Amino acid sequence: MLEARELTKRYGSHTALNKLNLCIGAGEIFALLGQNGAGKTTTINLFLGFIEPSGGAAFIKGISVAEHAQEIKKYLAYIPETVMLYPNLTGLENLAYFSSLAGFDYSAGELRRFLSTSGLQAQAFDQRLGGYSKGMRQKVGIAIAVAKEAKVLLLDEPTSGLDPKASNEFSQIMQALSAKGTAILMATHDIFRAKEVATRIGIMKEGVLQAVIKADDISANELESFYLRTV
Ligand SMILES: Nc1ncnc2c1ncn2[C@@H]1O[C@H](COP(=O)(O)OP(=O)(O)OP(=O)(O)O)[C@@H](O)[C@H]1O
Repeated sequence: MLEARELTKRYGSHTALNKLNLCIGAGEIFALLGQNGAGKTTTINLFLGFIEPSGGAAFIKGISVAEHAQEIKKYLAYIPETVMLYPNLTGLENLAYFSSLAGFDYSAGELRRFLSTSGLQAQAFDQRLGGYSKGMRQKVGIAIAVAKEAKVLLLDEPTSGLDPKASNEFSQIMQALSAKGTAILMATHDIFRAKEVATRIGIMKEGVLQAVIKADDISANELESFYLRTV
């Protein structure tokens, strides 16, 4: 579903991402760990087509991101660390607007269902997004991804700043999406959450993917020790 082949990004003489080879299949949740500046956001931005590769290529469903930037958009949803959207519109209105931009025409009942399956409390649906917490805004972002029927979900530091309950709800929602076949790539510093939610975990250092581990093969403590030895 998501594939990087020798994917490279250089800024001048600095190599932010060096020959990344990676495949993430339908229903997989891949968590990318690494210290600040390791190349995680660069990887996500290359899959999104926000930046051009200096070498190699990124593919979504076998389609080159660099060559077909417009076409791949219909398969993708991106949830940044802080979901911004329109603060003066309600959660429901934001969802209605962004799903209509993506070409979907849902009834109010369908839109409400997307918000509730994304974990947003019903009383918040008609409140302005400007008053939402970070976790609530993220849920609207997830609802938009679901409404768009995104096959691929890219998330940058999705649990940073979330309280433990919101973070736990986030894990459950990701697992429900993966069970429906969504391919998920998330960049995170949250080792515990990565172990809990991901099927595979990659550790990146100085632009190089150093190791890929199956989450079932390792405990959270072992993952933390391995991470600290690797970075
Ligand atoms: N536009 C840019 N111009 C120059 N260098 C850049 C640019 N964007 C990123 N870099 C560099 O590329 C490297 C990788 O950055 P990246 O943002 O991918 O790291 P990261 O793993 O996401 O870090 P963090 O955990 O802090 O978000 C860093 O050394 C960064 O300084």
